[in-house]
This record gives sequence, C-alpha cells and structure tokens, in this order.
Amino acid sequence: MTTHADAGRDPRASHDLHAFIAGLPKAELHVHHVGSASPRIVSELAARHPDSKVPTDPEALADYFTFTDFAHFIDVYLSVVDLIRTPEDVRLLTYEVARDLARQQVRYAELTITPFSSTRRGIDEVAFMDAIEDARKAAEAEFGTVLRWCFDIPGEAGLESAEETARLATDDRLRPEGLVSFGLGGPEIGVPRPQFKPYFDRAIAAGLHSVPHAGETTGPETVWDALNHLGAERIGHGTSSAKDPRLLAHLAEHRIALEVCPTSNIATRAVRTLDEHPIKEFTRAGVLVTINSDDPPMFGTDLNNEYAVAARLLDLDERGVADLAKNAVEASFLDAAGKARIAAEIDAHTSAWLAR
Ligand SMILES: Nc1ncnc2c1ncn2[C@@H]1O[C@H](CCC(=O)c2cccc(C(=O)O)c2)[C@@H](O)[C@H]1O
Ligand SMILES: [Zn+2]
Repeated sequence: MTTHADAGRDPRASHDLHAFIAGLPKAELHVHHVGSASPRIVSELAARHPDSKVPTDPEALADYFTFTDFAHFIDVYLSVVDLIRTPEDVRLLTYEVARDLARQQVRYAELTITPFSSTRRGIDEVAFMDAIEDARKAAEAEFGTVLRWCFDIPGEAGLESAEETARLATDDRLRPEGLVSFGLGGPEIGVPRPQFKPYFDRAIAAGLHSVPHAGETTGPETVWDALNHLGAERIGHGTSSAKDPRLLAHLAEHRIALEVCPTSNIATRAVRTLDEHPIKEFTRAGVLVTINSDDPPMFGTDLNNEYAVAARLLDLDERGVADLAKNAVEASFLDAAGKARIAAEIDAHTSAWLAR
C-alpha cells in the first residue's frame, strides 16, 4: 500500500507534469471538511484537548493515519472529529482548508460537511452555520477560492442522523447560503442506501443536489440503489461500478460523474494497489471521471498528487490532464458563467504552458 513516506507526490509522473498540474486551475468535488485538517491544525487541536488519543506531534500523525481497513479509518476519523469542539474550531478548520485548496490553484470546491457530528457533540447549530459561512466568505475574499457545502448523513449513525441532517439542510432559518448538495457517507456494509430515500426526497425538494457515496466499500448494487432510490446526480467513489458493464453504460449515457479518489481507495484498502484501480475502465466506458482527494492529509496526498496519479494510470499528457480538470468543472454545481470562467482559465493555462 502507499505509505506516507512516498505519498504527496507520485514519483512516476515527470517533474514537468507536476509543475503543469500545480499551476492548473481546478475544481474539487469530493473532499471532506474534517478529513482535510492539516497535520498542523490536527496537532494544534490535539494539544488543546490532551484527553484525546490523537498525537500532538505532526510527525507521529503519519503513523496514526495508516489504516488497517475502512472501519479503522472511520475510528481514526471520528477521533479527529472529537477534537472539534467549539464554533471557533470549526471556523479555523474551514478557513485553513480553503487556504490549502487555494495554494493548489483550486478555484472552486464542494466541501462535504457532517453537521450531525458537530451538533451531537454539543456545538450550537446556529453558531456552527455562522462559523462555516464566515470562513467561506473570508476565504473567497482573501484567496479567491469559492467554497460550497455538501451536508452528508453519516449513515452508520442511523436514521436519527438522517433526520437531523435533513432538518439542518432544509430549515430556512438554518440552511447556509453556501449549501448546494446533500450526501451520505461512512461505511456502506450494513447500511443500505434505500432507507435514506425520504431524507434525500426532502433535500431534493428543497433544491439540493444528490451526491451520495456508493460503491466505495460494497458492490455495484449500492450504486444502483443510490441512483434509483436517492436520485444521485454524481456518485462518491463508485469504484465497484467497474464490475457491472450495464451500470457503466448507464453512468456514461446519463453523464453521471464518478468522484474518483485513487489514493483514498488504497489508504482505506478499498482497492489493493493503484495499478488495480478501475479508473481506466471508467474512461474506456465513456464515464465522466472527476479527480478528487477525499481526506487528503489523512491519506498523505493532495489534489495535485491525485491528478499526477490519474495522469500515470490513464497515460495522459498535459491536454489529457486539462480535460480531466474540465470534467470536474462540468460536473460541478456551479452556474454556467462560473463553469465557463474556470474552463477558460484551464485553457489559458494549458495554451501558455504548451507555448513555452
Ligand atoms: N472515504 C470516505 N467514505 C465515506 N465516508 C467518509 C470518507 N471520508 C470521510 N468520510 C466521513 O466519514 C464520516 C463517518 C462518520 C460516521 O460514520 C459516524 C458513525 C457513527 C457516529 C458518528 C458521529 O459523528 O457521532 C459518525 C462521515 O462524516 C463522512 O463524511
Ligand atoms: Zn468521501
């Protein structure tokens, strides 16, 4: 498996391609709020809360963030969630995540937030919404990075968490301005998707887009469930779709994008090795593939590295990488003018690079 010692940069992509990717304007569609906390922020929060089992030494975090399986990953993830205790923690985390995205030339990101995990730990719901919105506005003004929110149900926490997430996402007095979509995360085994239909129906009726995780740790039938019962417009991961040619054809025909996160799949052991990742089967079947980082510091990666990994697995040059970046813009929930602006920036960067 990929270790943190060699992660953060795919050594097999050329220096030139890394430099092209680093300067490429990008959109990120699948990245988790708490899972984006940098080692510096995690260790700062861990030092503030010495009762936690999370290491305070950023160096020790690489070991702590090495997972035996998906369940272990979720355990560790929740220990970091436990460090976020005040609205100020939420604001700081969100602002710092935006700074990290801006450094990678991410112009637009849909950040998956699990408000249930914060409200059940006692953070006031109004203060929580104010904290994320305050950080969103500051980040846009200071870094030029546009953030939007996806509120996700932590499925394993049961229907109580679904009810709470749907309430927070649809109550006009609470619902934040930046909210665009509704998701479902956590383990899939033992957490059937169809039971969440009423909550997705409410979110969709309130104008939100549907973007559940599916087919990350279970088979293609979970992706079908997400499509048929939850009205999925994009699929988080969808890795196991490769096992079902009819599903691949359906995704391709309906332009339902997969939010592919290659390094994540290795780190959680959903896929054995990068070379066995089905990304090539997706593109071969004509599926709209987007490249994403999921929980970058926990997986020792970042979005730029995920593009380098994808370039290697798909054997892409600069134009091919630029096309992948445009897929994410197309599959985003930006308006047409916003999409056109980032697509033009991608073209400008690519032409200038190739004319060097
Ligand atoms: N690759 C991923 N694939 C799937 N999900 C991912 C991935 N990365 C990050 N997540 C996140 O994991 C969380 C899971 C939280 C969870 O299951 C849970 C269960 C019981 C209680 C509580 C609680 O809060 O008390 C939470 C979700 O918030 C989700 O956004
Ligand atoms: Zn995810």
